[in-house]
Amino acid sequence: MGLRAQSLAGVLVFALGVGGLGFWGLSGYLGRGFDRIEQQAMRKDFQRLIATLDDALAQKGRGAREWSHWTALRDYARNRNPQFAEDNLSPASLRASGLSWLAVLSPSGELIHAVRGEPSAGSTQTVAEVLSEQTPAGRALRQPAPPAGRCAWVFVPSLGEEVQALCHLPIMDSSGQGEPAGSLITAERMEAAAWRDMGTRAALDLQVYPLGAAPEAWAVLDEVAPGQDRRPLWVLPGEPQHRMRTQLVDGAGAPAAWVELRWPRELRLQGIEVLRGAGGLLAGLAALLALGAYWLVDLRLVRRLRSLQRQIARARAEEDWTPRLRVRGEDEIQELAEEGNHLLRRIQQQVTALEAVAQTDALTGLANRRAFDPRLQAALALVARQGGAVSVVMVDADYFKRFNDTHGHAAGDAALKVLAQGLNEVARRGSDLAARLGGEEFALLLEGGNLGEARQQAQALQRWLAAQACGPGQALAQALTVSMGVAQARPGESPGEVMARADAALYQAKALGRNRIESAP
Ligand SMILES: Nc1nc2c(ncn2[C@@H]2O[C@H](COP(=O)(O)OP(=O)(O)OP(=O)(O)O)[C@@H](O)[C@H]2O)c(=O)[nH]1
Repeated sequence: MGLRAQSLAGVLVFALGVGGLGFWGLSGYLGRGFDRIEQQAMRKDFQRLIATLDDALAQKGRGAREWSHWTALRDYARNRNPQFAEDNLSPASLRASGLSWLAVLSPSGELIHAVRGEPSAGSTQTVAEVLSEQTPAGRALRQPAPPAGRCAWVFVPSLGEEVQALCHLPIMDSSGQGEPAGSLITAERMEAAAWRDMGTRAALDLQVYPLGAAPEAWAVLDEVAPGQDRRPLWVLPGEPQHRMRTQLVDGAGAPAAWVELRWPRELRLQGIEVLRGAGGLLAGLAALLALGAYWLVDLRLVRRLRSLQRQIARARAEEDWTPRLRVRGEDEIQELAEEGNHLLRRIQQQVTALEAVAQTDALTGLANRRAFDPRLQAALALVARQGGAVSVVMVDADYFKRFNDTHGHAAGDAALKVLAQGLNEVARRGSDLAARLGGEEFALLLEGGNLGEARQQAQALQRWLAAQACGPGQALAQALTVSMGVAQARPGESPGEVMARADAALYQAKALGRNRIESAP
Protein backbone atom coordinates (compact mmCIF):
# COMPACT_ATOMS: atom_id res chain seq x y z
CA MET A 1 0.00 0.00 0.00
CA GLY A 2 1.36 3.40 -0.98
CA LEU A 3 2.24 6.11 1.52
CA ARG A 4 -0.73 8.19 0.44
CA ALA A 5 -3.18 5.31 0.92
CA GLN A 6 -1.56 4.48 4.24
CA SER A 7 -1.84 8.04 5.51
CA LEU A 8 -5.44 8.22 4.29
CA ALA A 9 -6.25 4.94 6.05
CA GLY A 10 -4.42 6.18 9.15
CA VAL A 11 -6.33 9.44 9.44
CA LEU A 12 -9.61 7.65 8.71
CA VAL A 13 -8.96 5.14 11.48
CA PHE A 14 -7.93 7.99 13.74
CA ALA A 15 -11.05 10.01 12.93
CA LEU A 16 -13.37 7.04 13.35
CA GLY A 17 -11.63 6.09 16.58
CA VAL A 18 -11.82 9.59 18.01
CA GLY A 19 -15.41 10.08 16.81
CA GLY A 20 -16.55 6.64 18.01
CA LEU A 21 -14.80 6.79 21.37
CA GLY A 22 -15.93 10.38 21.89
CA PHE A 23 -19.52 9.49 21.07
CA TRP A 24 -19.37 6.36 23.23
CA GLY A 25 -17.86 8.25 26.16
CA LEU A 26 -20.22 11.17 25.79
CA SER A 27 -23.31 9.01 25.47
CA GLY A 28 -22.27 6.96 28.52
CA TYR A 29 -21.58 10.06 30.57
CA LEU A 30 -24.71 11.90 29.47
CA GLY A 31 -26.79 8.71 29.72
CA ARG A 32 -25.89 8.40 33.42
CA GLY A 33 -26.66 12.09 33.88
CA PHE A 34 -30.07 11.69 32.24
CA ASP A 35 -30.78 8.69 34.47
CA ARG A 36 -30.00 10.69 37.58
CA ILE A 37 -32.17 13.61 36.51
CA GLU A 38 -34.99 11.25 35.57
CA GLN A 39 -34.85 9.47 38.89
CA GLN A 40 -35.11 12.73 40.78
CA ALA A 41 -38.03 13.81 38.63
CA MET A 42 -39.70 10.40 39.04
CA ARG A 43 -39.41 10.55 42.80
CA LYS A 44 -41.00 13.99 42.85
CA ASP A 45 -43.84 12.85 40.59
CA PHE A 46 -44.45 9.87 42.80
CA GLN A 47 -44.57 11.99 45.90
CA ARG A 48 -47.08 14.20 44.15
CA LEU A 49 -49.10 11.15 43.15
CA ILE A 50 -49.20 9.65 46.60
CA ALA A 51 -50.21 13.03 48.01
CA THR A 52 -52.99 13.26 45.37
CA LEU A 53 -54.25 9.78 46.25
CA ASP A 54 -54.19 10.60 49.91
CA ASP A 55 -56.16 13.80 49.21
CA ALA A 56 -58.71 11.89 47.15
CA LEU A 57 -59.17 9.32 49.88
CA ALA A 58 -59.41 12.01 52.55
CA GLN A 59 -62.10 13.73 50.52
CA LYS A 60 -64.10 10.51 50.35
CA GLY A 61 -63.72 10.18 54.12
CA ARG A 62 -65.03 13.69 54.60
CA GLY A 63 -67.99 12.88 52.34
CA ALA A 64 -68.84 9.92 54.56
CA ARG A 65 -68.61 12.08 57.67
CA GLU A 66 -71.02 14.60 56.24
CA TRP A 67 -73.78 12.01 56.01
CA SER A 68 -76.90 13.44 57.79
CA HIS A 69 -78.02 10.21 59.50
CA TRP A 70 -75.18 9.69 61.96
CA THR A 71 -77.35 10.30 65.05
CA ALA A 72 -80.03 7.94 63.77
CA LEU A 73 -77.35 5.36 62.92
CA ARG A 74 -75.98 5.55 66.45
CA ASP A 75 -79.50 4.85 67.75
CA TYR A 76 -79.78 1.97 65.34
CA ALA A 77 -76.48 0.54 66.52
CA ARG A 78 -77.75 0.65 70.03
CA ASN A 79 -81.45 -0.31 69.52
CA ARG A 80 -81.24 -2.09 66.16
CA ASN A 81 -84.48 -0.58 64.90
CA PRO A 82 -85.16 -2.50 61.63
CA GLN A 83 -87.06 0.43 60.15
CA PHE A 84 -83.88 2.53 60.03
CA ALA A 85 -82.02 -0.17 58.18
CA GLU A 86 -84.89 -0.61 55.77
CA ASP A 87 -85.08 3.15 55.10
CA ASN A 88 -81.43 4.12 55.01
CA LEU A 89 -79.28 1.01 54.66
CA SER A 90 -81.08 -0.68 51.75
CA PRO A 91 -79.37 -1.85 48.51
CA ALA A 92 -81.13 0.98 46.65
CA SER A 93 -79.76 3.70 48.94
CA LEU A 94 -76.27 2.11 48.64
CA ARG A 95 -76.49 2.13 44.87
CA ALA A 96 -77.53 5.78 45.01
CA SER A 97 -74.41 6.62 47.00
CA GLY A 98 -72.14 4.51 44.74
CA LEU A 99 -71.07 2.09 47.48
CA SER A 100 -70.49 -1.63 46.90
CA TRP A 101 -71.48 -2.71 50.31
CA LEU A 102 -71.89 -1.48 53.82
CA ALA A 103 -71.67 -3.05 57.26
CA VAL A 104 -72.50 -1.94 60.78
CA LEU A 105 -70.49 -3.48 63.58
CA SER A 106 -71.09 -3.39 67.29
CA PRO A 107 -68.34 -1.96 69.54
CA SER A 108 -67.21 -5.55 70.12
CA GLY A 109 -66.91 -6.17 66.36
CA GLU A 110 -70.10 -8.21 66.00
CA LEU A 111 -71.77 -7.79 62.56
CA ILE A 112 -75.08 -6.02 63.16
CA HIS A 113 -76.06 -5.31 59.59
CA ALA A 114 -74.57 -5.94 56.15
CA VAL A 115 -75.99 -4.96 52.79
CA ARG A 116 -74.69 -5.06 49.24
CA GLY A 117 -75.47 -2.34 46.78
CA GLU A 118 -74.97 -4.68 43.86
CA PRO A 119 -74.22 -8.34 43.34
CA SER A 120 -70.71 -9.12 44.53
CA ALA A 121 -69.10 -8.06 41.29
CA GLY A 122 -65.37 -8.62 41.29
CA SER A 123 -65.46 -10.60 44.50
CA THR A 124 -66.82 -13.94 45.61
CA GLN A 125 -66.43 -13.10 49.27
CA THR A 126 -69.42 -12.34 51.42
CA VAL A 127 -69.25 -9.29 53.62
CA ALA A 128 -68.89 -11.51 56.66
CA GLU A 129 -65.91 -13.25 55.07
CA VAL A 130 -64.27 -9.96 54.20
CA LEU A 131 -64.73 -8.83 57.77
CA SER A 132 -63.66 -12.08 59.40
CA GLU A 133 -60.54 -12.10 61.50
CA GLN A 134 -58.88 -14.41 58.99
CA THR A 135 -58.43 -11.72 56.36
CA PRO A 136 -55.90 -8.90 56.49
CA ALA A 137 -58.78 -6.47 55.96
CA GLY A 138 -60.73 -8.01 58.86
CA ARG A 139 -57.75 -7.73 61.12
CA ALA A 140 -57.15 -4.15 60.02
CA LEU A 141 -60.78 -3.24 60.68
CA ARG A 142 -60.45 -4.46 64.20
CA GLN A 143 -57.95 -1.79 64.91
CA PRO A 144 -59.42 1.23 66.71
CA ALA A 145 -60.95 3.74 64.33
CA PRO A 146 -59.28 7.18 64.12
CA PRO A 147 -60.53 9.34 67.00
CA ALA A 148 -61.26 12.44 64.91
CA GLY A 149 -63.69 10.48 62.81
CA ARG A 150 -61.47 10.40 59.77
CA CYS A 151 -61.80 7.48 57.44
CA ALA A 152 -59.38 4.65 58.20
CA TRP A 153 -58.89 3.20 54.76
CA VAL A 154 -58.51 -0.49 54.11
CA PHE A 155 -57.91 -1.71 50.60
CA VAL A 156 -59.11 -5.14 49.67
CA PRO A 157 -57.73 -6.72 46.53
CA SER A 158 -60.31 -7.84 44.11
CA LEU A 159 -60.24 -9.14 40.54
CA GLY A 160 -58.50 -7.46 37.62
CA GLU A 161 -57.53 -3.90 38.21
CA GLU A 162 -60.23 -3.44 40.80
CA VAL A 163 -59.58 -2.61 44.41
CA GLN A 164 -62.15 -2.29 47.14
CA ALA A 165 -61.55 0.72 49.31
CA LEU A 166 -63.04 0.13 52.73
CA CYS A 167 -63.68 3.17 54.90
CA HIS A 168 -63.76 2.48 58.58
CA LEU A 169 -65.60 5.12 60.65
CA PRO A 170 -66.70 5.09 64.29
CA ILE A 171 -70.44 5.58 64.77
CA MET A 172 -70.85 8.85 66.67
CA ASP A 173 -73.67 11.32 66.77
CA SER A 174 -73.63 14.20 64.31
CA SER A 175 -71.65 16.35 66.73
CA GLY A 176 -68.94 13.63 66.88
CA GLN A 177 -69.06 13.56 70.67
CA GLY A 178 -69.36 10.70 73.14
CA GLU A 179 -68.44 7.03 73.08
CA PRO A 180 -68.68 5.27 69.67
CA ALA A 181 -71.71 3.03 69.33
CA GLY A 182 -69.92 0.75 66.87
CA SER A 183 -68.31 0.97 63.46
CA LEU A 184 -69.57 1.74 60.01
CA ILE A 185 -67.69 0.06 57.18
CA THR A 186 -68.39 1.26 53.66
CA ALA A 187 -66.86 -0.45 50.65
CA GLU A 188 -66.38 1.41 47.44
CA ARG A 189 -65.21 -0.30 44.29
CA MET A 190 -62.35 1.68 42.94
CA GLU A 191 -61.95 0.62 39.38
CA ALA A 192 -59.00 1.18 37.13
CA ALA A 193 -60.82 4.10 35.55
CA ALA A 194 -61.21 5.79 38.91
CA TRP A 195 -57.55 5.45 39.71
CA ARG A 196 -56.62 6.62 36.28
CA ASP A 197 -58.84 9.62 36.83
CA MET A 198 -56.82 10.44 39.90
CA GLY A 199 -53.67 9.99 37.91
CA THR A 200 -55.02 12.30 35.23
CA ARG A 201 -55.66 14.90 37.88
CA ALA A 202 -52.07 14.54 38.95
CA ALA A 203 -51.06 14.60 35.24
CA LEU A 204 -49.52 11.14 35.58
CA ASP A 205 -49.98 7.78 33.92
CA LEU A 206 -51.26 5.69 36.80
CA GLN A 207 -52.46 2.12 37.37
CA VAL A 208 -53.53 0.45 40.59
CA TYR A 209 -53.21 -3.30 40.98
CA PRO A 210 -54.43 -5.58 43.71
CA LEU A 211 -51.69 -7.16 45.78
CA GLY A 212 -50.42 -10.09 43.88
CA ALA A 213 -47.12 -10.90 42.31
CA ALA A 214 -44.55 -8.81 44.09
CA PRO A 215 -42.16 -6.91 41.81
CA GLU A 216 -39.13 -9.00 42.76
CA ALA A 217 -37.33 -8.21 39.54
CA TRP A 218 -37.78 -4.53 40.17
CA ALA A 219 -35.03 -2.57 41.79
CA VAL A 220 -35.72 -0.63 44.95
CA LEU A 221 -34.87 2.88 43.92
CA ASP A 222 -35.52 4.79 47.09
CA GLU A 223 -38.37 5.76 49.31
CA VAL A 224 -41.17 8.15 48.59
CA ALA A 225 -42.34 10.18 51.50
CA PRO A 226 -45.75 11.82 51.28
CA GLY A 227 -45.94 13.52 54.64
CA GLN A 228 -44.42 11.28 57.31
CA ASP A 229 -45.35 8.09 55.54
CA ARG A 230 -42.24 6.62 53.90
CA ARG A 231 -42.81 3.85 51.41
CA PRO A 232 -40.27 1.92 49.31
CA LEU A 233 -40.31 2.77 45.63
CA TRP A 234 -39.64 -0.02 43.14
CA VAL A 235 -38.47 0.77 39.67
CA LEU A 236 -38.41 -1.30 36.51
CA PRO A 237 -36.20 0.69 34.16
CA GLY A 238 -37.12 0.34 30.54
CA GLU A 239 -37.77 1.93 27.19
CA PRO A 240 -39.71 3.98 26.33
CA GLN A 241 -40.90 4.27 29.93
CA HIS A 242 -39.88 3.51 33.46
CA ARG A 243 -42.41 1.74 35.64
CA MET A 244 -42.49 2.52 39.32
CA ARG A 245 -44.51 0.95 42.06
CA THR A 246 -45.19 1.54 45.65
CA GLN A 247 -47.85 0.16 47.92
CA LEU A 248 -51.01 1.71 49.16
CA VAL A 249 -51.30 0.75 52.80
CA ASP A 250 -54.32 0.24 54.96
CA GLY A 251 -55.07 1.98 58.24
CA ALA A 252 -52.81 -0.47 60.08
CA GLY A 253 -49.96 0.21 57.67
CA ALA A 254 -50.34 -3.21 55.99
CA PRO A 255 -49.98 -3.36 52.17
CA ALA A 256 -53.33 -3.11 50.42
CA ALA A 257 -52.63 -2.54 46.73
CA TRP A 258 -49.94 -1.62 44.26
CA VAL A 259 -49.99 1.76 42.72
CA GLU A 260 -47.95 1.92 39.56
CA LEU A 261 -46.80 4.96 37.71
CA ARG A 262 -45.57 4.83 34.15
CA TRP A 263 -43.06 7.50 33.51
CA PRO A 264 -42.26 8.23 29.89
CA ARG A 265 -38.56 8.82 29.36
CA GLU A 266 -39.03 11.99 27.41
CA LEU A 267 -36.08 13.73 28.96
CA ARG A 268 -33.79 10.91 27.99
CA LEU A 269 -35.29 10.70 24.50
CA GLN A 270 -34.76 14.42 24.07
CA GLY A 271 -31.27 14.03 25.47
CA ILE A 272 -30.53 11.27 22.97
CA GLU A 273 -31.82 13.53 20.20
CA VAL A 274 -29.46 16.26 21.38
CA LEU A 275 -26.69 13.70 21.66
CA ARG A 276 -27.34 12.49 18.12
CA GLY A 277 -27.06 16.07 16.92
CA ALA A 278 -23.88 16.48 18.92
CA GLY A 279 -22.66 13.14 17.58
CA GLY A 280 -23.24 14.33 14.04
CA LEU A 281 -21.38 17.53 14.85
CA LEU A 282 -18.57 15.52 16.43
CA ALA A 283 -18.41 13.22 13.41
CA GLY A 284 -18.31 16.24 11.11
CA LEU A 285 -15.56 17.83 13.15
CA ALA A 286 -13.62 14.55 13.27
CA ALA A 287 -13.98 14.21 9.49
CA LEU A 288 -12.78 17.79 8.99
CA LEU A 289 -9.85 17.21 11.31
CA ALA A 290 -9.05 13.98 9.51
CA LEU A 291 -9.12 15.74 6.14
CA GLY A 292 -6.91 18.49 7.51
CA ALA A 293 -4.48 15.94 8.94
CA TYR A 294 -4.46 14.06 5.64
CA TRP A 295 -3.80 17.26 3.68
CA LEU A 296 -0.96 18.17 6.04
CA VAL A 297 0.61 14.70 5.86
CA ASP A 298 0.22 14.72 2.10
CA LEU A 299 1.74 18.17 1.71
CA ARG A 300 4.56 17.82 4.21
CA LEU A 301 5.48 14.17 3.70
CA VAL A 302 3.91 12.28 0.83
CA ARG A 303 4.39 14.81 -1.97
CA ARG A 304 7.97 15.58 -1.00
CA LEU A 305 8.89 11.91 -0.66
CA ARG A 306 7.27 11.15 -4.00
CA SER A 307 9.20 14.02 -5.60
CA LEU A 308 12.41 12.62 -4.14
CA GLN A 309 11.54 9.15 -5.37
CA ARG A 310 10.89 10.52 -8.91
CA GLN A 311 14.24 12.34 -8.97
CA ILE A 312 16.11 9.19 -7.89
CA ALA A 313 14.22 7.07 -10.45
CA ARG A 314 15.13 9.56 -13.21
CA ALA A 315 18.80 9.54 -12.19
CA ARG A 316 18.78 5.73 -12.32
CA ALA A 317 16.99 5.61 -15.68
CA GLU A 318 19.32 8.19 -17.25
CA GLU A 319 22.39 6.85 -15.44
CA ASP A 320 23.14 10.42 -14.59
CA TRP A 321 24.74 10.46 -11.17
CA THR A 322 25.15 14.23 -10.94
CA PRO A 323 24.03 15.16 -7.44
CA ARG A 324 20.92 17.29 -7.85
CA LEU A 325 18.22 15.91 -5.51
CA ARG A 326 16.15 18.78 -4.18
CA VAL A 327 13.08 19.01 -1.91
CA ARG A 328 11.36 21.95 -0.31
CA GLY A 329 11.74 22.64 3.39
CA GLU A 330 14.45 22.06 5.91
CA ASP A 331 13.83 18.89 7.83
CA GLU A 332 14.65 15.19 7.82
CA ILE A 333 13.36 14.76 4.26
CA GLN A 334 15.65 17.51 3.05
CA GLU A 335 18.49 15.80 4.97
CA LEU A 336 17.53 12.58 3.22
CA ALA A 337 17.90 14.37 -0.13
CA GLU A 338 21.34 15.63 0.95
CA GLU A 339 22.36 12.10 1.93
CA GLY A 340 21.07 10.95 -1.47
CA ASN A 341 23.23 13.58 -3.13
CA HIS A 342 26.27 12.29 -1.21
CA LEU A 343 25.49 8.81 -2.47
CA LEU A 344 25.07 10.05 -6.06
CA ARG A 345 28.39 11.88 -5.85
CA ARG A 346 30.03 8.72 -4.61
CA ILE A 347 28.44 6.66 -7.36
CA GLN A 348 29.63 9.16 -9.94
CA GLN A 349 33.19 8.92 -8.63
CA GLN A 350 33.05 5.14 -8.67
CA VAL A 351 31.60 5.04 -12.17
CA THR A 352 34.29 7.43 -13.46
CA ALA A 353 36.98 5.32 -11.82
CA LEU A 354 35.51 2.11 -13.18
CA GLU A 355 35.22 3.57 -16.66
CA ALA A 356 38.83 4.68 -16.50
CA VAL A 357 39.91 1.22 -15.36
CA ALA A 358 37.79 -0.43 -18.01
CA GLN A 359 39.37 1.69 -20.78
CA THR A 360 42.96 1.49 -19.64
CA ASP A 361 45.46 -1.23 -20.30
CA ALA A 362 46.74 -2.49 -16.94
CA LEU A 363 50.32 -3.21 -18.04
CA THR A 364 51.20 -0.12 -20.05
CA GLY A 365 48.69 2.46 -18.83
CA LEU A 366 47.69 3.20 -22.44
CA ALA A 367 44.08 3.28 -23.63
CA ASN A 368 42.81 -0.20 -24.50
CA ARG A 369 40.70 -1.42 -27.37
CA ARG A 370 37.47 -0.54 -25.50
CA ALA A 371 38.61 3.08 -25.46
CA PHE A 372 40.21 3.10 -28.92
CA ASP A 373 37.24 1.84 -30.98
CA PRO A 374 34.70 4.51 -29.88
CA ARG A 375 37.33 7.23 -30.35
CA LEU A 376 38.01 6.06 -33.89
CA GLN A 377 34.28 5.89 -34.62
CA ALA A 378 33.74 9.40 -33.21
CA ALA A 379 36.69 10.75 -35.20
CA LEU A 380 35.33 9.25 -38.42
CA ALA A 381 31.87 10.67 -37.69
CA LEU A 382 33.37 14.10 -37.14
CA VAL A 383 35.27 13.88 -40.40
CA ALA A 384 32.10 12.80 -42.17
CA ARG A 385 30.35 15.90 -40.85
CA GLN A 386 33.09 18.49 -40.96
CA GLY A 387 35.71 17.05 -43.28
CA GLY A 388 39.42 16.75 -42.45
CA ALA A 389 41.68 13.74 -42.06
CA VAL A 390 41.98 10.78 -39.71
CA SER A 391 44.83 8.28 -39.85
CA VAL A 392 45.70 5.10 -38.01
CA VAL A 393 49.14 3.59 -37.37
CA MET A 394 49.12 -0.12 -36.48
CA VAL A 395 52.24 -1.10 -34.51
CA ASP A 396 53.34 -4.69 -33.82
CA ALA A 397 56.48 -5.87 -32.02
CA ASP A 398 58.69 -8.03 -34.17
CA TYR A 399 59.53 -11.58 -33.14
CA PHE A 400 58.13 -10.97 -29.74
CA LYS A 401 57.68 -14.65 -29.02
CA ARG A 402 61.35 -15.09 -29.50
CA PHE A 403 61.99 -12.04 -27.31
CA ASN A 404 59.98 -13.59 -24.53
CA ASP A 405 61.63 -16.91 -24.99
CA THR A 406 65.08 -15.33 -24.96
CA HIS A 407 64.75 -12.73 -22.19
CA GLY A 408 61.85 -14.04 -20.18
CA HIS A 409 58.24 -12.93 -19.85
CA ALA A 410 59.05 -10.16 -17.35
CA ALA A 411 61.51 -8.65 -19.79
CA GLY A 412 58.81 -8.92 -22.41
CA ASP A 413 56.47 -6.93 -20.18
CA ALA A 414 59.18 -4.33 -19.67
CA ALA A 415 59.72 -4.12 -23.41
CA LEU A 416 55.98 -3.58 -23.96
CA LYS A 417 56.08 -0.72 -21.44
CA VAL A 418 59.01 0.87 -23.27
CA LEU A 419 57.09 0.61 -26.51
CA ALA A 420 54.09 2.26 -24.82
CA GLN A 421 56.34 5.06 -23.63
CA GLY A 422 57.54 5.56 -27.18
CA LEU A 423 53.99 5.78 -28.47
CA ASN A 424 53.17 8.39 -25.82
CA GLU A 425 56.24 10.33 -26.88
CA VAL A 426 55.10 10.59 -30.49
CA ALA A 427 51.39 11.09 -29.70
CA ARG A 428 51.93 14.58 -28.39
CA ARG A 429 48.84 16.35 -29.69
CA GLY A 430 45.80 16.33 -27.45
CA SER A 431 43.73 14.72 -30.17
CA ASP A 432 46.26 11.86 -30.68
CA LEU A 433 45.54 8.57 -29.01
CA ALA A 434 48.02 5.79 -28.34
CA ALA A 435 46.45 2.45 -27.45
CA ARG A 436 47.37 -1.14 -26.83
CA LEU A 437 44.96 -3.24 -28.85
CA GLY A 438 46.07 -6.52 -27.30
CA GLY A 439 49.20 -8.64 -26.81
CA GLU A 440 52.16 -7.00 -28.55
CA GLU A 441 49.90 -5.06 -30.94
CA PHE A 442 49.47 -1.26 -30.55
CA ALA A 443 47.82 1.56 -32.51
CA LEU A 444 48.07 5.28 -32.90
CA LEU A 445 45.00 7.34 -33.79
CA LEU A 446 45.77 10.68 -35.35
CA GLU A 447 42.75 12.96 -35.60
CA GLY A 448 43.37 15.68 -38.17
CA GLY A 449 46.46 13.80 -39.41
CA ASN A 450 46.81 12.73 -43.02
CA LEU A 451 48.80 9.79 -44.31
CA GLY A 452 52.03 11.76 -44.61
CA GLU A 453 51.77 13.05 -41.09
CA ALA A 454 50.96 9.54 -39.88
CA ARG A 455 54.07 8.17 -41.54
CA GLN A 456 56.09 10.94 -39.88
CA GLN A 457 54.70 9.90 -36.51
CA ALA A 458 55.58 6.28 -37.26
CA GLN A 459 59.08 7.24 -38.24
CA ALA A 460 59.39 9.31 -35.08
CA LEU A 461 58.48 6.18 -33.09
CA GLN A 462 61.03 4.15 -34.98
CA ARG A 463 63.66 6.76 -34.23
CA TRP A 464 62.69 6.95 -30.61
CA LEU A 465 62.95 3.18 -30.26
CA ALA A 466 66.31 3.25 -32.04
CA ALA A 467 67.46 6.04 -29.75
CA GLN A 468 66.71 3.75 -26.83
CA ALA A 469 69.54 1.60 -28.16
CA CYS A 470 71.99 4.38 -27.14
CA GLY A 471 70.48 4.78 -23.70
CA PRO A 472 70.41 2.71 -20.55
CA GLY A 473 67.98 0.25 -22.11
CA GLN A 474 70.42 -0.53 -24.90
CA ALA A 475 70.25 -4.28 -24.71
CA LEU A 476 66.48 -4.19 -24.74
CA ALA A 477 66.21 -1.73 -27.60
CA GLN A 478 68.61 -3.68 -29.70
CA ALA A 479 66.36 -6.61 -29.31
CA LEU A 480 63.05 -4.80 -29.99
CA THR A 481 61.90 -3.48 -33.30
CA VAL A 482 58.40 -2.84 -34.54
CA SER A 483 56.63 -3.12 -37.89
CA MET A 484 53.98 -0.50 -38.70
CA GLY A 485 51.10 -0.18 -41.12
CA VAL A 486 49.67 3.29 -41.84
CA ALA A 487 46.26 4.10 -43.31
CA GLN A 488 44.34 7.32 -43.79
CA ALA A 489 40.58 6.96 -43.59
CA ARG A 490 38.72 7.34 -46.84
CA PRO A 491 35.48 9.33 -46.91
CA GLY A 492 32.56 7.20 -45.64
CA GLU A 493 34.85 4.44 -44.49
CA SER A 494 33.93 2.51 -41.34
CA PRO A 495 36.33 1.96 -38.45
CA GLY A 496 36.61 -1.70 -39.35
CA GLU A 497 37.57 -0.88 -42.94
CA VAL A 498 40.25 1.63 -41.92
CA MET A 499 41.67 -0.79 -39.38
CA ALA A 500 41.64 -3.60 -41.91
CA ARG A 501 43.65 -1.53 -44.39
CA ALA A 502 46.14 -0.46 -41.72
CA ASP A 503 46.42 -4.11 -40.63
CA ALA A 504 47.05 -5.15 -44.24
CA ALA A 505 49.84 -2.58 -44.48
CA LEU A 506 51.30 -3.91 -41.24
CA TYR A 507 51.14 -7.43 -42.60
CA GLN A 508 53.00 -6.23 -45.63
CA ALA A 509 55.69 -4.60 -43.43
CA LYS A 510 56.10 -7.92 -41.66
CA ALA A 511 56.25 -9.74 -44.90
CA LEU A 512 58.86 -7.39 -46.31
CA GLY A 513 61.25 -8.11 -43.47
CA ARG A 514 59.88 -6.30 -40.38
CA ASN A 515 61.22 -3.15 -38.63
CA ARG A 516 59.63 -1.03 -41.39
CA ILE A 517 56.65 1.17 -42.20
CA GLU A 518 54.16 0.42 -44.96
CA SER A 519 51.30 2.64 -46.05
CA ALA A 520 47.91 1.43 -47.16
CA PRO A 521 47.00 2.59 -50.67
N1 LIG B 1 55.81 -10.71 -22.07
C1 LIG B 1 54.63 -10.62 -22.67
N2 LIG B 1 54.42 -11.30 -23.81
C2 LIG B 1 53.23 -11.17 -24.43
C3 LIG B 1 52.23 -10.38 -23.94
N3 LIG B 1 51.13 -10.45 -24.77
C4 LIG B 1 51.50 -11.30 -25.80
N4 LIG B 1 52.77 -11.71 -25.59
C5 LIG B 1 53.50 -12.64 -26.43
O1 LIG B 1 53.72 -12.09 -27.69
C6 LIG B 1 53.97 -13.14 -28.56
C7 LIG B 1 53.42 -12.91 -29.90
O2 LIG B 1 53.86 -13.94 -30.75
P1 LIG B 1 53.43 -14.00 -32.18
O3 LIG B 1 51.98 -13.67 -32.41
O4 LIG B 1 53.85 -15.39 -32.71
O5 LIG B 1 54.28 -12.92 -32.97
P2 LIG B 1 55.83 -12.63 -32.97
O6 LIG B 1 56.55 -13.66 -32.26
O7 LIG B 1 56.00 -11.24 -32.55
O8 LIG B 1 56.13 -12.71 -34.52
P3 LIG B 1 55.79 -11.61 -35.59
O9 LIG B 1 54.66 -10.83 -35.15
O10 LIG B 1 55.41 -12.38 -36.80
O11 LIG B 1 56.99 -10.80 -35.76
C8 LIG B 1 53.43 -14.40 -27.87
O12 LIG B 1 54.50 -15.27 -27.49
C9 LIG B 1 52.75 -13.90 -26.65
O13 LIG B 1 52.92 -14.78 -25.54
C10 LIG B 1 52.44 -9.67 -22.72
O14 LIG B 1 51.62 -8.97 -22.20
N5 LIG B 1 53.68 -9.81 -22.15
